[in-house]
Amino acid sequence: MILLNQMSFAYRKQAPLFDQMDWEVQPGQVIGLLGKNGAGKSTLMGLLAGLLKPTSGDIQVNGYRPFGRSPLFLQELILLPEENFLPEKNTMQRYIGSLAAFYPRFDRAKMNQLQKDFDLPYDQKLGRMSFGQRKKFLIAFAIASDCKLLLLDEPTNGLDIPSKSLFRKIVTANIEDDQTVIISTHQVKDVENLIDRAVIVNHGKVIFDEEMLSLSDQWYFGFGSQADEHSVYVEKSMGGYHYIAPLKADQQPSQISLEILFNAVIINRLHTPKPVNA
Ligand SMILES: Nc1ncnc2c1ncn2[C@@H]1O[C@H](COP(=O)(O)OP(=O)(O)OP(=O)(O)O)[C@@H](O)[C@H]1O
Repeated sequence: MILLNQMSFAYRKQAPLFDQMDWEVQPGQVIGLLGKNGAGKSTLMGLLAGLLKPTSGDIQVNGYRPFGRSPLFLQELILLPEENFLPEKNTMQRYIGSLAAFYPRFDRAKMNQLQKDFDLPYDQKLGRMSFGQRKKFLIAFAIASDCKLLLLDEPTNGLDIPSKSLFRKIVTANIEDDQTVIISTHQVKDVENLIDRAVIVNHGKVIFDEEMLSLSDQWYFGFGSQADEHSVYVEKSMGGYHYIAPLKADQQPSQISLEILFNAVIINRLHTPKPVNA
């Protein structure tokens, strides 16, 4: 479980990036963490991983204060950073051999299978692999670690089209009820059918936090030559209008467009039922 209580954070000599932020995450969810460039998504991941220390307030992850960097905390957490800096001379198997020991639940059979699924060779020097291949290797490693918290920063960046859809299938198939996955991304289409919950951060706060099921029970995401007259948000696009309107009693729930949702939230047209930090 993740608990942020009035958490503030500022980089040295800079204005606060997070300002008294409250947030709670129960285990068992795949969360899409969205926000504009510079909103603080990677910083939040750094705070959750204990790489950064809150300026004030509190963070607890699975009962630990991340910045304490307790070994018991670290063995249940894996962070896949946006840029991967890997030991170029190591082979994949040597990398696995040296790091898997840190993760008590690491599943080598699963790792082998995921390498096959991702079309990666069994062994190769990391320095001879492409950016996308290294990313797939690290995603496979993160999943095989079986950690309670997986922090994936832009995981689909650099993945080819088949690998993106494989990524969705692999996450869905391998995540258990005691695990939490937080995916920070701008590639919203890549996670639309994967996440259970959409969280949007802006100006140091969580401005939107809603489960996808609850969203599709409340709102209809439509596209047509005309927007619904009750729309709360309308966006002109090629050939028509994207809109968000209250779901009518006789309507089937629609597919949620995270891009339209994000645009609506950022200009303050859509809120969580109980606005967080309001
Ligand atoms: N090490 C650092 N020192 C000082 N400022 C930093 C540092 N890292 C990030 N920042 C600043 O903090 C803010 C948030 O950065 P962060 O990388 O967390 O945003 P982000 O939401 O992940 O952005 P993006 O979507 O562009 O990846 C930015 O204004 C950035 O310039």
